Amino acid sequence: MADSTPRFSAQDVTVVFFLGGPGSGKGTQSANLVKDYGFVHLSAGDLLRAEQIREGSQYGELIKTYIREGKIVPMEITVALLSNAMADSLATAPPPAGTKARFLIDGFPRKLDQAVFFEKTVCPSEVVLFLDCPEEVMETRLLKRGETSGRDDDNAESIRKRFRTFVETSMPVVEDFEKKGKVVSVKATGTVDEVYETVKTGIEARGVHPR
Ligand SMILES: Nc1ncnc2c1ncn2[C@@H]1O[C@H](COP(=O)(O)OP(=O)(O)O)[C@@H](O)[C@H]1O
Ligand SMILES: O=c1ccn([C@@H]2O[C@H](COP(=O)(O)OP(=O)(O)O)[C@@H](O)[C@H]2O)c(=O)[nH]1
Repeated sequence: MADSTPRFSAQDVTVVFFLGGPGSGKGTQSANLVKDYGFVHLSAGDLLRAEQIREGSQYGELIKTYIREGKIVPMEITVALLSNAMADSLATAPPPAGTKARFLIDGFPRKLDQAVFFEKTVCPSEVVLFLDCPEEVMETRLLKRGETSGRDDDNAESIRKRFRTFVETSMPVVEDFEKKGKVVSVKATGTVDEVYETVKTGIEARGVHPR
């Protein structure tokens, strides 16, 4: 199985998890956060899609099937991809002297065991940003995105399965972090700019300021 042992110290990084249903706007808002707050954006889904098509990957077929079915890929694979991407970023683009690298981990953790495993073996999260969005809105956005995204899972059937996984498996992660007082919850139905204003207010209240 993939090796997820980190090649860096948890002391050198700040991790913000970015959660929300499929199509809630995580990728869109991440671009803003990178620009203003100096985050390195790591999308678990993007890393899995890149691994799926990487020549020589032993996980290509497995990842393809899991993503199309809206299921959660076994966590060892995803955590190894994230941990390696963090180490690569620290090696190639270290943060300014005297500051910690900031990682915005988008679309992860989606299952309780992933959250526990990542926080134990890689690094605890500082804040959990959650985009709260009704299914009807997410569905409309995803079907529109599907016209151009080329993604295997932006079709009505996969979307239905992803919603189910989100409600049954991923919402319990958000609820668990909520009990720990870590969640900044943002209503995601406004315009991109309106949502971003609320995101900024929320994370700045948790001590994350522009960089
Ligand atoms: N606030 C918004 N209002 C309208 N459309 C949005 C908004 N935020 C994102 N979108 C669009 O909805 C789709 C899904 O957004 P995306 O950021 O890819 O979501 P996620 O990363 O959570 O799956 C994209 O096509 C994006 O352009
Ligand atoms: O930690 C993760 C993140 C994503 N995925 C898979 O990747 C898909 C797409 O996730 P992504 O975050 O790219 O898109 P979203 O569903 O949020 O639009 C999910 O449905 C899962 O099948 C996964 O297995 N583990």
